[in-house]
Amino acid sequence: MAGSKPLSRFWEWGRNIVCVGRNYAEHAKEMGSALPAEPLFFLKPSSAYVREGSPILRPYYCRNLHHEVELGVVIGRSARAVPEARAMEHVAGYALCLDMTARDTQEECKKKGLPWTLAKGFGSSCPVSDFVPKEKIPDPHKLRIWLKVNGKLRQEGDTSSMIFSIPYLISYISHIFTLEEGDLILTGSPKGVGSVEADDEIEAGIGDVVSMRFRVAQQTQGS
Ligand SMILES: O=C([O-])CC(=O)C(=O)O
Ligand SMILES: [Mg+2]
Repeated sequence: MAGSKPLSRFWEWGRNIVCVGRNYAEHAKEMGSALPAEPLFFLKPSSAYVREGSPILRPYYCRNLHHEVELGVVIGRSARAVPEARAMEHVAGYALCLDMTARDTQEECKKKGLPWTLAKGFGSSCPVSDFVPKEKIPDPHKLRIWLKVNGKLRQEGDTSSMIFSIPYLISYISHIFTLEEGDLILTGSPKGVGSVEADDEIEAGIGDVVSMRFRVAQQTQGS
């Protein structure tokens, strides 16, 4: 417990949001990216979380806001240099997440060799579902994650297609920095990413285990 907050409200803890990129071959392909030999990862600030009831804001500098539906892994116990075989002991549960991406900004960052923070780390770039305890998901590599925009299916992926498995990712990251209780790992997006506009409605879920719904709104400069 961080203070009086239960882990089931991990988004209130202010801990790390670690995102893995290019973890599904078909998404790497649609982005024109090579398959990674080692996990590619980046961070979002903990103030990027947004919960149902509040809108996803398209940043004022973005003309092409993309959805990426991803399985989130919630860390339940501090992990430092853990072997892959013991990595799942550090998982408390799961959540469905969106890695909202200012795709035009990301393209500019890629061209200039700059970090992706502006493209991936803006306020409301991490919509998150309710917490799903580990016991409810016997095998996290056998899940269908899906996303609809205005009722139309845009993304559907099976977590069995991840290039790097959840224990591999936890072990790999834990050798670089300590993963703490309340941290969240976004495990990468399957194919089908695409644009959303102000007033669009995004609905996404993990099979029929959990789902969530968000409206998109335009951020005005200065707000
Ligand atoms: O922006 C990207 O395509 C990288 C990424 O986050 C993902 O693959 O989920
Ligand atoms: Mg992503």
